[in-house]
Amino acid sequence: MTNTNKIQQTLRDSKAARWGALVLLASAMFFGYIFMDILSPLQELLQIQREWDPAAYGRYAGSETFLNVFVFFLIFAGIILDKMGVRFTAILSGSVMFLGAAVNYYAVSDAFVGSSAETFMNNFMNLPLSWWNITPFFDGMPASAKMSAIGFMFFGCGVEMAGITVSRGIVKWFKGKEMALAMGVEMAIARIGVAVVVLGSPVLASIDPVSVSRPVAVAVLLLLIGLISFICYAFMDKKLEKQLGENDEEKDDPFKVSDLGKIFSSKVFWLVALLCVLYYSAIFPFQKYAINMLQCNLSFSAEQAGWIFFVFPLGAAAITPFLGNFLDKKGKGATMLILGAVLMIVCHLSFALLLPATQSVLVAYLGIVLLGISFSLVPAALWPSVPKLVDSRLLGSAYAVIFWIQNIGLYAFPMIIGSVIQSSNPGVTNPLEYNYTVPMLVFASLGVFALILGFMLKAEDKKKGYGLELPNIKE
Ligand SMILES: C[C@H](N)C(=O)N[C@@H](CCCCN)C(=O)O
Repeated sequence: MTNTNKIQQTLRDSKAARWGALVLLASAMFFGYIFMDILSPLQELLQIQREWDPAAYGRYAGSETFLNVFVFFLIFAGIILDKMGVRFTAILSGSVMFLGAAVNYYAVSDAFVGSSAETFMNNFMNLPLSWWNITPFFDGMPASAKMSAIGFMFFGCGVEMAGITVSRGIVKWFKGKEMALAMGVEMAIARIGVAVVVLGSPVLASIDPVSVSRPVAVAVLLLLIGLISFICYAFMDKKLEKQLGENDEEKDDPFKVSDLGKIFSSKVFWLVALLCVLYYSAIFPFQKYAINMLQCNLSFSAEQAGWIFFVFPLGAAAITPFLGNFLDKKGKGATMLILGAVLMIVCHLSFALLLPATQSVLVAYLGIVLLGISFSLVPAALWPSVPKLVDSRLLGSAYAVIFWIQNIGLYAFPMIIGSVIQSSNPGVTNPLEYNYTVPMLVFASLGVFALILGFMLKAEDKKKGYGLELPNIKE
């Protein structure tokens, strides 16, 4: 057998094997996305059963990115990924997700009420809410919210580490094949997780006796299944690596921490990272305010507004794999990023100016549909483009640095938008009477900056020939 034949006959050349690997990786991510939002629809119940006021809930939700952003955990995660490989990091991230989630469950369970842990947490980190406002704990925060925040912080490290590991794993199995399609399918499955949890979590909680901890318990069990999926993946990964053997270029030139300088000094890398933070800061933080924004403009109940918003993750889930497939076969990655930014600007401008003027449900649906298409175009093009820009030895770290920069935006923008809502609505105390024009213009302006970066990226690609506009699969 020639050397070339030997390379061709690895596990990744079997369609069933590589898609099997994807199912294992995507399942773990799916369960991670479910846990991420498991308490989002239960804020009222948390207030009734566990005395979490909106400030306590806000601190809990913000704790997810805390260690990643302020303790640079994501940067370490990238180094671990590049040094130790996909299977080690997958199992590590699955375990961290599971353990963090288990702590979170304990904190909201009945077992925590009256326990010595509750007494301890009551006296733990009673910090004043200082102006720089980054502390996940504050004086007077319920003990269960503090303990949940600790669990959620670790879960946040695990889920973001899993995110970069899964992307790295997909590149390992699909490079030169249906890579963008595989990433699109993985993200579509994750979006379905978000849709499932919005509807499923309140249903599980409302089974008699009503319990806020029941959905969390189910989500923790699902994370255990996710960890098992990662362990099964590790066996496949080990077999693939054995087959790749001495043909693996990365073995001859292993990752060194000093190589990180190559990432930080690359102009094209910064264009992608900044585009990512600007774009995602106008998506995930918008999600947190979208229901209230629709309620204020349409005088709808939260349920009615929720049904309009529901189209967004489901629409994105339906379209992303097709766009991934398009990218694999036809290319046009940079153009897709530009188009995605344009659609986002149109959507946010229509929510800023047209929706308050018309109060039309049709305008709301059209805006959400445009945003769903945008949220398919940009992720479908962005993540599969990174391997074209960065040396494969540094890919884990490159994804990690992009996630880290993105996490700074995801941490800051919910707070920035909260302040903008307050300052642009002086004297308004009823949360159903806010005018969202200025906050939506802020989101639209993020889209404008993302668009400028998209053009710069396309120009840089044309100049340096990174191949962003070329297909992934060579005929
Ligand atoms: C929030 C997270 N850091 C993120 O960026 N998620 C992306 C998917 C990244 C690819 C994961 N394998 C998203 O669009 O949800």
